[in-house]
Amino acid sequence: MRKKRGPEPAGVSESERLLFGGPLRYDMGWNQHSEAFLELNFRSMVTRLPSLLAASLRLARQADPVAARTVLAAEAARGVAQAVSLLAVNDVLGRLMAPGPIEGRLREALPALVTVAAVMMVAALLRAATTYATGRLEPKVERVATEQYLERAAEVELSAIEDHAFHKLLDTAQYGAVSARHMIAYSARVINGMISLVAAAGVLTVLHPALLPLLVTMTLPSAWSALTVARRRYASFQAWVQHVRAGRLIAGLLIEPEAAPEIRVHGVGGFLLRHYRAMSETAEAEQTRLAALAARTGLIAAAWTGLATAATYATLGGLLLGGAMALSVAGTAVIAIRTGSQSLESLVVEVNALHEEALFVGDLERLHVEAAERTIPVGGAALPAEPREIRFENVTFRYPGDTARPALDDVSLSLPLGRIIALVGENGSGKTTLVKLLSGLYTPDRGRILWDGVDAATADRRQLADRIAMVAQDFKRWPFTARVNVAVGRSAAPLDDERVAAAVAEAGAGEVVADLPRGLDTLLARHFTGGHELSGGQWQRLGIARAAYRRGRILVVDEPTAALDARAELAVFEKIRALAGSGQTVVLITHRLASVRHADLVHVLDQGRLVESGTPDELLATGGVYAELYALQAEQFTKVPAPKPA
Ligand SMILES: Nc1ncnc2c1ncn2[C@@H]1O[C@H](COP(=O)(O)OP(=O)(O)OP(=O)(O)O)[C@@H](O)[C@H]1O
Repeated sequence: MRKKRGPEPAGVSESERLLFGGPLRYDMGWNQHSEAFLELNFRSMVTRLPSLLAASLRLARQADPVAARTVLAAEAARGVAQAVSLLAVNDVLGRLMAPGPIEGRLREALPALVTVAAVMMVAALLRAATTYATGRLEPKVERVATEQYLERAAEVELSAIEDHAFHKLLDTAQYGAVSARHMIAYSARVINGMISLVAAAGVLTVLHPALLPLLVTMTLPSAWSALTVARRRYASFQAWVQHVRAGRLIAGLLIEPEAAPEIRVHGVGGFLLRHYRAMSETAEAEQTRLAALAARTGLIAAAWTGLATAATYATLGGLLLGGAMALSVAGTAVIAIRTGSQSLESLVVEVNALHEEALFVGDLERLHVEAAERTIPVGGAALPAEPREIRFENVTFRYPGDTARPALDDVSLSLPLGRIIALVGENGSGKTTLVKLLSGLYTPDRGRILWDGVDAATADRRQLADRIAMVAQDFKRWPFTARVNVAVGRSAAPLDDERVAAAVAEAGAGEVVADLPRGLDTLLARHFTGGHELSGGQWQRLGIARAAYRRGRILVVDEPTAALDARAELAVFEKIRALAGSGQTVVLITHRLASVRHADLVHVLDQGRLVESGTPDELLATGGVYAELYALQAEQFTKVPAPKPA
């Protein structure tokens, strides 16, 4: 049965009503979140624990096998030492309480006393070994887990990164690495606790069989309480993770330099703060709910433990009174019960902590499984060395979760290599989507993309990406130096300064670099000391230089001149034409139709469909969409404004 949860994370909270006189007037669009991963119950916790424990041990072995073995061996030995020490104490008590003169009894007890002392020394040494090995292991485990997390994130398809469910998993799994680190110490203590508990339970069973169930009854309530609280905390975390992320995002917006001008001019600060407060208050309400539940659970558990403890000691008293147990045995039983219940209680606390951490490591494991299913495939058919044509055959593509029309609908077109091909169409007509499919970032839902005869869906994706150089509309402005911003175009190869200089010249970015305070070595991150910021147009030229540095066979440029002034725009198109002259294929997306004049072939898209194809002259002569858009733009320059009425 599903337990009732607290207030919905992004529902209308009391604070929202107070602050805004009703629900927040602006829906930020974060309210949707899928049902959390909640099949948690006591049984599933216990059954999942071994596999989660195994996962953490696997990580430990990968990180530092010697340290992992040391921790395991030392903790197991420490548990055995506790058992031996308990047996020795039993021996000491038995001998001390035996009849006879005290000197004789002390002498008799001496070997057992020496054993207790020796075992304590060994236990101290083992503890030191565990402390050292755990300390060595923990940071390595965290590093290995983080690396695996980042590797998985970098290897998945773009569609996975854009999928909100997968992103949520990325969000939660990021805590897995720190949890894996914590799990090492908890695992060590759990192993130790289990062995010492077995020792105490063994001794108790030997003393009297009735004592063992009593010990278990005494400790069960705290086990129940700890696990219940942990389960609630995790369930709440899962349901609230998106909310917390959104809160962090809002807080981040308030201090982000990019948002600063609008926050000040449009006065967005107060609006964001109100949202932040409303979100925080709903989150605080959830924390309060959890705290109240934890307090109630703790009280119930304490009452249950009290009753069980009273019953245990009453049984012990009964056994003594009835003559069923000797006083020395009862003494050992009290010690064994105390050690046993202490071990059991700390075991419960450690198992609980381990379980809580393991749940997060479980998210990391789940990420690994899901990422493996969504990883960019390795290998595949070889692409032709010198393809002549890339053909889209009846390609249909719809973005996941997008129920409206497909972004590309039954598109068939040809991209002859070594030419300039322009993609034209109104906003949202599917141009960017088409080049993303061309670059292998998405695969068609229907239809094929053929490189001569080879279907891109079966081709080696690394080879395909290798042939593409892209200046996307929103290309990344890396917070690195100008030199790295260019050379990152082919980061797998060692940085080549001559090639950087050539790329900068090719993209007409020489002036941009010359104006930088430290030339190519200028850090392009304003919010760092010594950092410098470029204008949109200057960035665009560096973006083109990056693509030139990459030297892919096909250069995809999406709106290359959107941020350029008229002179720079002309220069960039000159460069692009020159590139095409040297046999480079250019796929150009632009709304500046005057610049398309020099294209060899123009494809016109409208609402995801291909509506026209031909040379610019052919399209102008046909009088279709292209001619209409062209005329509209030309009119802006040629139309003489009508005189204003007097
Ligand atoms: N990542 C995405 N997820 C969901 N839908 C998307 C995504 N990217 C684009 N779309 C949708 O796909 C359609 C085509 O978008 P696309 O970016 O390909 O158009 P475009 O022709 O390049 O537009 P523009 O000229 O404005 O750049 C649009 O309706 C858009 O909303």
